[in-house]
Order: sequence, then C-alpha cells, then structure tokens
Amino acid sequence: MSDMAVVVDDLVKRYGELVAVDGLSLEVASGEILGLLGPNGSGKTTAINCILQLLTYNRGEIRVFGEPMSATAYELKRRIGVVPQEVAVFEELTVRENIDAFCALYVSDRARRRELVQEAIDFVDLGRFARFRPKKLSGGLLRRLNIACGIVHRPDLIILDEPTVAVDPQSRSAILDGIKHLNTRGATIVYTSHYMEEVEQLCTRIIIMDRGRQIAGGTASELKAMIGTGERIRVEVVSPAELGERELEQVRRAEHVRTVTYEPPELVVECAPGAHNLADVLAALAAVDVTCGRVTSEPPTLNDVFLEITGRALRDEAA
Ligand SMILES: Nc1ncnc2c1ncn2[C@@H]1O[C@H](COP(=O)(O)OP(=O)(O)OP(=O)(O)O)[C@@H](O)[C@H]1O
Repeated sequence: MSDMAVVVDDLVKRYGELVAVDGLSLEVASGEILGLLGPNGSGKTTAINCILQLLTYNRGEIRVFGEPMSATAYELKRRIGVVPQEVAVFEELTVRENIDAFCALYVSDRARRRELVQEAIDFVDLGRFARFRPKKLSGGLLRRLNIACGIVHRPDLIILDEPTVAVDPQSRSAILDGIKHLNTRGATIVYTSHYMEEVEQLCTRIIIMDRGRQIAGGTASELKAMIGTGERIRVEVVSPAELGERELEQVRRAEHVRTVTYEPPELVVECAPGAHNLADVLAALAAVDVTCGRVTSEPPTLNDVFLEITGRALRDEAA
C-alpha cells in the first residue's frame, strides 16, 4: 500500500456528546490533489488535526506513507507540510525570518535553509515584502506567508485547511496556481474547503463530508453522474406576462423533466440526463405560445450533489 500517502480507517473523534468525526475512512493516493469538501462544521478540520496527531481521537487508525502515524512519528511529520486554517506566524519576525523559523524545524544546515527560504519566498511571490512584519501585510499576503511557512521544507504531503478564506480573487487564483505547481513538482495535496468551485477547479478527486462522515467520493464528473440532474435550464419568459397552469403542465410533460419552478419572469427546469432537453423544453413552451428571452442551460454543480444526498445546500449564501 506504499502508493497511498494517507489511509484513515474508521476514525471517530468526540467532543463530549458531539461526534465531530463519525467513522471516517478515506485514502489519499500519492500524487493526487484530494479535495475534502463539506459545509462549515462537517468535521474537516477535526479530521485533519487527527491525521496530524494534533488531536487525540476515540477510535481509528491512521497511516501516512504506509507507516502508522503517532504523536512521536517525527520522521513522518518531517515529510508533511501543514497550512492551517488560522494564519499562524510570529508577529515579531519579518516575512523572511518567519519562513526561516519554520524551515529550521526540519533543516539545520544554514546554507540549505537559505536556498529553501528564497525558493519559498519566490514561490509565493513575497520578494518585495521579505523584510515586512506580518502586521503590515494584507489578508491575501498573510495567507501567502502562511503557505510559504508550511511548504518551505519541501514536504511530500501538503495539507491545506481552507487556505483561501477571506482572500481577494487575485491572491486566491495565485494560491490555487501555486498549489497545482507544488503538485506537479511531486507533492501529494489534501485541500479542505467549503468552496465547491475551488475544489472542482483544483482537485483530481473529491470527498464530500457531512456530519463527520464521507457521504460521497470521486472525480467531479463521477459525483455529478451519481445524481439524477443532468442540466438546469433557465428561461426568461417574455410573453405572456405570467405563465398559467396550462403552460407549466406542458413543460412538466416534456421528456426528462424532473422539476419546474417559476418565479416570474424566470422559469427553471431541472432535467434528468438527456440528449435533447433544451430543444424539448423550448418546443413545449412554443407549443403553448410562450415567447422566450434569454435561455441558459447549466450542468449540475457539486452543490446539487450535496443537496440530493443530504437534502440541504452545501453552504448558505453568506458562507
Ligand atoms: N474544540 C472543540 N470543542 C468542541 N467542539 C468542537 C471543537 N472543535 C470543533 N468542534 C465541533 O466539531 C464539529 C466539526 O468541526 P470542524 O471545525 O472540524 O468542522 P469543519 O468542517 O472544519 O468546519 P470549519 O470549516 O467551520 O472549520 C463542529 O460541530 C464544531 O462545532
């Protein structure tokens, strides 16, 4: 099983009465970018902290690169880089000194460390800020510093816990590109997020978590193929001013139509997978003399997958 970077078997972590991780099993293959996707509170951070042995747990086995993980497995820990959810850097040190301090935990040779620190600074593009202290950095730059501190020792496995929360779009896209680059350079990546778009863009495989459990896993396309929705068609109704039951019923009767919702002027039709859904829906509308304006057809999202399995949305609008 040496091609597995991480194997978690039946992990349980309780906080008093609350079961934060509830029999979680998962595998991370060497070389992949695994996304752990789940709403806030689904147990992602707790699972990660158990894997890293930062928390004790009630049950379960964890192996990293084929070896049992334990609090004192220092050789294994050296091969892991962690980018925690909360930015954790030293306020009194500059950017360069911070990265060096983290590097020094694993690399004692000063010349080698200088090279690695410079490489990490270049990697997150913080060269212009190398002599700044953290309090002078914006949120996005702080996140980049946090990443540099986690990856400076060139770990084989990199675990990033929601590294783009509260980050501007430009820094976010730089961070995602950087993670892809680390992966091409050979690192296995575990990436937790509640942003489904990010996970879909970045990850080669995705595990969806809810209430401390894995509820589904696969590539984004495999996950979407698991559910009944093939596409969501949105139609702006131009005339008549308001659709009646006759027109709505006509659409419902079209082949593959699963649900029809109408909030004037928009009609939303969810269809099961089919080759001519859009044409069928438009033909149904034309048959009852409905004139359409803008029409769009979208494939299902990972939120649809989550919704279909749990009955709830992956995240509320404010998240
Ligand atoms: N130290 C703690 N004591 C008690 N309960 C906790 C503690 N840490 C987490 N929890 C609870 O455990 C559950 C899982 O939390 P966890 O932080 O692992 O979820 P998450 O998916 O990482 O969400 P988030 O992205 O918000 O961190 C939540 O119900 C949370 O309130």
